[in-house]
This record gives sequence, structure tokens and C-alpha cells, in this order.
Amino acid sequence: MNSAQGPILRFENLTLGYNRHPAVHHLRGEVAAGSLLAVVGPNGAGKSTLLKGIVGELRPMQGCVELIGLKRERIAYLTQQSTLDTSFPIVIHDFVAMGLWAQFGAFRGFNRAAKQRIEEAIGAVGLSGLENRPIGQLSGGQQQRARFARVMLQDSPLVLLDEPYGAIDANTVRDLAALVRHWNSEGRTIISVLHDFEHVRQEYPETLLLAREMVARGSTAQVLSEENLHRARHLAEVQGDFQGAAICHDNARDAHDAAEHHHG
Ligand SMILES: Nc1ncnc2c1ncn2[C@@H]1O[C@H](COP(=O)(O)OP(=O)(O)OP(=O)(O)O)[C@@H](O)[C@H]1O
Repeated sequence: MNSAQGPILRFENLTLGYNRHPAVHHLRGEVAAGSLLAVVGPNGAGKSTLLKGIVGELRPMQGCVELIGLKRERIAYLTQQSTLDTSFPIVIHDFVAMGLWAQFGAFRGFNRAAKQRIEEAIGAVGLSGLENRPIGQLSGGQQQRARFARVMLQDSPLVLLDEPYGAIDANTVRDLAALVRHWNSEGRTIISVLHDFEHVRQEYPETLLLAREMVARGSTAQVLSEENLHRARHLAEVQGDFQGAAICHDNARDAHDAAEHHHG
């Protein structure tokens, strides 16, 4: 955490969830501007939910997420790769250029400087020469490179990455991780949901360990201790997964489950 800078984000007793089921609850704390923060935890721990809460895709059930000196629309948010619809007929150039929509609007032409920025972003992720290739014809790693180029054009002070390296090759991970480091060195705050602890230990000075609640937060070496990881696994097991109840839409059972969860 870069304590020389003030916070860019503050969680105040934040509870987020779906259909009245809390998925992450009672989060408190701040993220300093310029942080490079990993969010880790077992499956279903609420990591993606937290990112959705930060961008405002989910409204808090309780408490709030405060953005300091930043509008929500300015946040660059890379969702999990599985959410990308690759059947959509769009070529790499136009896909990447969408990163400039917030600055230029969707239907206005780009000026020369913007065109150059698009070209540079495509070059920075190693996709030069493929500008006119439909995204559906790219490998998973190339698609992720294109998505990173789009994030780059958004030029945001706060970048949220949800499992950015899920199913991609080692070379692509290396290149994209170098880009993330570069963005951070430019002063941007990066919050990444990650599963690979080795990667987190190497790249992220600070970690938040979630298991529906905050298990630990601080320097990565301290947070990723055997004891904390054991506690997170245990919490995940005893709290179970709410998905079954969420799908059945049985209000009485929902209320019962929520109460049990709350007291459990
Ligand atoms: N759209 C949704 N509707 C209902 N429940 C949801 C929805 N999305 C997630 N959940 C539930 O919220 C809980 C937290 O899910 P979330 O995706 O945030 O976990 P995660 O830590 O990102 O997990 P993973 O590592 O498996 O991606 C889970 O129980 C999940 O089933």
C-alpha cells in the first residue's frame, strides 16, 4: 500500500449480494491510490462480486463503496474472459477502439491523435498486423491481449481485472503482467482477482483474502500464510454456496438461508 497517497476507494460496512443473499459482507477499509492489490479466496468467496460492487453493477445491500476523486464511469473493468461474446462480428481495431468511446462517443470519428493511440495500444499488446482480424478468429491469449489494449485506451486511474490470466498461455501472462506493472508504475491503482498464489507473491505487494468476509488484508507475504488460507477454506466450507437457494427463488427458504448465513 502506498501510504503517501490518499485513498481512491473506501468500503464502509459493505455488504453485496444477489436476491437478498449476501455474497460478501461487512467489508471495511480503504485502498490507497497507486496500490497494486490482489484479491484472492476460494471459489464463491465473493471476489467477482466485490468488483461488481466497485463499478456499481451491483448496488450494496448495506453500507457503501465510496470512490474518492473518481467517477464510476471512469473505472476500467475487465470482466472474466468467459463473458466475451466472440461471435460478434468486429475486427480487432474496432474492438480495441471501443476503449475510447467514453472520450469520443461511439459514433464520432477519431481524430489523428486518437488513431495513433489505438495503433500504439494494439502494438503494446503485440497484435500489430492483426488489426483487421475478426476477434472470433483469435486465440484465447490474443483475445485477452485485445481486451488489455482496450483497457489501456480507457486511460483510467483505477483498473479492475477479474481473473485476467484464467486460461491463457505463459507467454501471454508474462507480457500482460508486464503491462499491469507498467500501468501501476504510471500511478494507476490496480485491483486484480487472481487464483495463482505464485503469481500474486511475485507481482502484488498487497493482498485481500476473501471468504465471503475479509479474512486478511495487508502485505502479500503475511496475508498468504498457511493459517489464513486454512481459515479461508474453512469459512468457505462452513458457509457453503448460496447458488442453489438463489436459483430456486423460494422466498421463504431464501429468508431462512440468509438468516442462517447471517448467524452462522
Ligand atoms: N448473478 C448471480 N446471481 C446469484 N448469485 C450469484 C450471482 N453471481 C454470483 N453469485 C453467487 O455469489 C457468490 C459469490 O460469487 P462470486 O462470483 O463473487 O465468487 P468468486 O469468489 O468470484 O468465485 P470464483 O473464484 O469461483 O470465480 C457465489 O455463491 C455465487 O454463486
